Amino acid sequence: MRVSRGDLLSLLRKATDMDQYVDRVRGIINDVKEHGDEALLRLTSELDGVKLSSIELSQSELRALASGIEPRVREALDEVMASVESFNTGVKPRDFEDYHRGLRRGVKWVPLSRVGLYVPKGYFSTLVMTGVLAKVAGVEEIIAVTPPRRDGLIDPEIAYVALRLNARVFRVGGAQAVAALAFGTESVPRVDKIIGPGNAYVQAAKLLVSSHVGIDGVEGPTELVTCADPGIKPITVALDLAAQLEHAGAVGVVVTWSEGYLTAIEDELSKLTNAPYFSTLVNEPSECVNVINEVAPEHASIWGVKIPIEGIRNAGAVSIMAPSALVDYAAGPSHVLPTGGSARWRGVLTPMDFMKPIAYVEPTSGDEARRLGELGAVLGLREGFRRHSEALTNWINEE
Ligand SMILES: NC(=O)c1ccc[n+]([C@@H]2O[C@H](COP(=O)([O-])OP(=O)(O)OC[C@H]3O[C@@H](n4cnc5c(N)ncnc54)[C@H](O)[C@@H]3O)[C@@H](O)[C@H]2O)c1
Ligand SMILES: N[C@H](CO)Cc1c[nH]c[nH+]1
Ligand SMILES: [Zn+2]
Repeated sequence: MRVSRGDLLSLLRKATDMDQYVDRVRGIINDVKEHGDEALLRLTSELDGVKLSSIELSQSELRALASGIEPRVREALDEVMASVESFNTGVKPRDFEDYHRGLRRGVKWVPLSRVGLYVPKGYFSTLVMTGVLAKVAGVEEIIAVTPPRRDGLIDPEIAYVALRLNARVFRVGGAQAVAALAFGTESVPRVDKIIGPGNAYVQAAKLLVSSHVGIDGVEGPTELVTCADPGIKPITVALDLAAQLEHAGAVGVVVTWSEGYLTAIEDELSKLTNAPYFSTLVNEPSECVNVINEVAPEHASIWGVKIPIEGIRNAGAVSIMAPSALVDYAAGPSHVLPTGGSARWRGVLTPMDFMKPIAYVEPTSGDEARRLGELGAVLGLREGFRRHSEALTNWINEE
């Protein structure tokens, strides 16, 4: 749909609003909290049409499933896992320590103990884009949840990647899986943090349980804003957008500054997809960056050299002269990316999401450190915390 730049944002925010799912999801969460595995099995039957006798897949079941993976897919997964691992090892946060006025002080990055990974139905690549980061971070226990297929099983690729990551796999999805990870059931262990993309039910559930368990952020239905210079073949841009429009509930925007060129891209898109998307005209290349920063999309792709990409501040991942599908599968950065405008305050998933910084301080030179104690005592008194002040004053005066 051709829209003005002014109408674009309000139309997009309506498309990604999760409020309509909250009541339904709250009911599911309470059901799982109260009935545990029985609720998981009943909801999986109702919502996924699958009657399961058990929720967790054993190691031997995973090995049997993984044996069905196509060799060329296995080889592709091995290479992609190496690409994702090497990139995220570089991105992993480093400990910090310095000495300041008689104090040794630092931050130590500690991996979380047990993390729950939500792998959307049919997205085995998401287990790579979350599980490899958990491994890089040093997470001790990786728990993966994913909706079962109609036959009650899971894709061999999920089993293969899970075995490589030493992850446990539970055949449950949706808000019920999130509730199980947040509160634990007879089968599903409670985790410290839930990480992973999924549909609006999954993301609404993460938000609703986020006072009981850590969550990464909101990574809901896919979004792409693609900006193109009329010098790029229309089919190239159209395929980039059509790819992301394959995702359930995806939001797509194509932006350029030439009417004829935009029409040519729209013509190509009409042959590739029936999915709705927005197209909008700007006056000149730098305005493309303004549209991206206003929309704050999950994915942004830039086709051409006239668009000043250094100005992009709000986007999960930016693909430059490459389709956004390259990030989805193989480039190295995780494809778990912020949606619903949350790219204004959050970015691509990294090993930092699987770790936490613990600060520490230790006096090394009493005289110098005592001066910092004096400063604290003054401020504590002024703030009305007399014992804070006394604790510091006492420490200063100790021999
Ligand atoms: N932002 C990102 O980083 C990212 C990455 C990968 C995928 N995604 C998105 O993840 C989404 C995957 O969605 P999906 O639906 O295919 O799989 P999903 O696994 O997220 O959700 C499927 C589950 O939703 C539950 N469900 C379905 N209908 C329901 C209803 N009416 N009431 C309650 N629960 C219901 C079912 O339990 C089902 O198992 C896509 O929109 C895709 O774009 C986003
Ligand atoms: N584009 C999706 C993120 O929104 C990731 C993905 C997985 N498989 C294919 N694409
Ligand atoms: Zn994709």
